[in-house]
Order: sequence, then C-alpha cells, then structure tokens
Amino acid sequence: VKDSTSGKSYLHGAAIGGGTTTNPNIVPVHTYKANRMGETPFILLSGLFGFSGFEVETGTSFFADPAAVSAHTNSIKVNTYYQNIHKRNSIDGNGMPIISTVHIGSKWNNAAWNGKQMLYGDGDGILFSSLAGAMDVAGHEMTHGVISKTANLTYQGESGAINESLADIFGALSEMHSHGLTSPSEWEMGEDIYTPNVPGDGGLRSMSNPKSKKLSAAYGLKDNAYPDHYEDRYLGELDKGGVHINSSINNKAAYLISEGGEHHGVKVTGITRSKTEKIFYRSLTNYLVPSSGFKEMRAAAIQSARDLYPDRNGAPSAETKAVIAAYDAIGVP
Ligand SMILES: O=C(O)[C@H](CCc1ccccc1)CC1(C(=O)N[C@@H](Cc2c[nH]c3ccccc23)C(=O)O)CCCC1
Ligand SMILES: [Zn+2]
Repeated sequence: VKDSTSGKSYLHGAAIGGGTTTNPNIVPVHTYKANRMGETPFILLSGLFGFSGFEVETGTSFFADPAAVSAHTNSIKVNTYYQNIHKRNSIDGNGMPIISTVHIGSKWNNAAWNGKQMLYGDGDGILFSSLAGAMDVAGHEMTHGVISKTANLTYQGESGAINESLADIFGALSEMHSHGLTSPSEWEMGEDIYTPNVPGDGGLRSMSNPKSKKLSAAYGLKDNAYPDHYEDRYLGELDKGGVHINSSINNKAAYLISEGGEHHGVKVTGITRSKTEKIFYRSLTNYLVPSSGFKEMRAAAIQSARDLYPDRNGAPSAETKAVIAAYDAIGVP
C-alpha cells in the first residue's frame, strides 16, 4: 500500500511462511497488525507467532540495510528468550510491538531505550561498529523496557546501578542462550561491536572481570577500572551517580552465582546460567521496587533463590548458598 504523504510503500497483510526473497521490496511477513498509515518510517518489529505483528518499511528496501536487519533479528531473538525462558510476552508482558530505529545521529557511538523504543547509532567505526549488530546490546536495551514495566528502578545512584546491572545481566544471558545451552559462557558486553579494529579486546564492560576495562575511556575519570566490590563503588556525580560504573559490582555477583569462583577471599560454587537467570528475573518481577539499591538487590536475590530452590530440612539449598556467598564476595551486607 503506498502512503500518499511519505511516498513510502508499506506491506500490510498476513502471509504464510517467510524465508528470504530476491525482491527486497517484497518482505515475507509472518504475522502483522495493520498499523496506522503514515507512521514514522521505521522498522516496527514484533516476534513471530501469536504476536501483534510488525510493519516493515519497504520503501528503502529493508534487506539492503544491514543495521535494520540486525536490529530486527536481534530483537526477535531477545523476545524469544523472554518468551521461552521467562514466559514473558514482549516488553510489557502483553505482546506490545517492539520498535527499533537504526542510524540514529551521525556515527553515534551509543544506543538507548528512550522509554518507548530502542535506538541504535552506527558507531564511528573506531570505538564501535553499528550498535545494532550486538545481540547483548539489544537485550540490554529491551531489558530497560522490561524494567520500566516491572520494578521501574529509578535511573540514578544505587537503584540506577541495579537497573544497569540487570540490563547487562539479561543482555548477556539472552545472548548466551541464543548460542545454545551448552555454549561457552561469555560475560562481556558488546564484544561484537566494540573497537572493531582491535581483535580480542572483548566488550566495553566485562562482567566476569570488571577491572579488565579502563574507566577513563568511558567517563573521563582517572585511569581506575570498573569496581568489583561495594567498598570501591563510585560516589561522584558523573553518569547519574555512576549507573554504568557501579553496575559492575552487581554484574560480578551474577557472574559468580552462575559460574562460581573465588573473589576477595570468598568462594562461590556456581549454579549455572539457567538457574541464575530465574533468580534475577524473579527478583526483578517479584521483589525489587524503584528505590531498590544493592542491599535490597541482595535480599531479593536470596529470597528468590529460596522461593525457587527451597531450603532442605532447615538448611539453605546450594542455589541459595551461592547467592549469599556471591553477595558476601562483592561486599554487599
Ligand atoms: O542503555 C544504556 O545504558 C546506554 C544508554 C546511553 C544513553 C543515555 C541517555 C541518552 C542517550 C544514550 C547505552 C549503552 C551503554 O552502556 N552506554 C554507556 C557506555 C558508552 C557507550 N558509548 C559511549 C561513548 C562515550 C562514553 C561512554 C559510552 C554510556 O552511555 O555511558 C548500553 C549498552 C551499550 C550502550
Ligand atoms: Zn543501560
């Protein structure tokens, strides 16, 4: 259907199957919901079956735009993760359309959730390649959406750091899930798009070893590294009170709970990714509130572990023990 004002053509209708097509203007659709005509031309996505649907702008041949295809594919993968693992139907749990817009700004070295949709910059080709190319970034941004519909953690200070950490945690876990249950764990953030000309330097943040990344590159602070212990938390005003800095403290706890390890003299026995993701999802949806900080995150994770993996004859389960040990290890009382 041609939109008279913008001149863009939109594809409305349901079609069976999909697969690729040689004609970039014919986009295989699986399901769709007729959207209002004349909407800002962007890739409005949703998942596959049983979804409200998506509308793909065909005017500028969707398939000719790798960033658009990546944004589309990654958001479907993240959505499938939330559906299959957490029984959550889209960002709001009620099948809301998932909207991504690519090519934001000019060589913008960032991405964002703006309260309604995901935005991706193309990167400058030095610090980042197109941020739409990273599934963990899509998972991070979509999780900001999920958080806004659940605990709605206030985006500053400690609650902002927990908000940021949960976005990294589900960004990483959804990407690892897409690589397969037995795939090797990879607790880096944005490794597919960070410094494209520097091989092997991982992502912009590391959840397994936060200190391996220099803070100065990001926040102009002296050359200290991301903290991995509560006593080293950043207390300044930059970055809304260090939401992308102190998130590394809770990221380390999630890593330890899943993979195990020894940290600041505390030993943690890992309980695997699949139990870790359930504990954090239950914390997010059952216990955390807008003002929740590190102390409340610890309590929520322990309670969630107890709910999911109950004490046996009065003794905490291995899962609960791992959570307690991990929060001891990062120095959160
Ligand atoms: O979602 C978020 O938390 C980040 C949103 C940043 C943003 C905030 C407000 C308006 C616009 C953009 C975006 C990401 C992020 O962590 N950005 C950090 C690190 C960063 C990315 N590009 C940068 C360039 C310079 C400095 C820092 C950065 C930040 O903006 O702090 C998440 C995953 C990767 C990009
Ligand atoms: Zn974020």
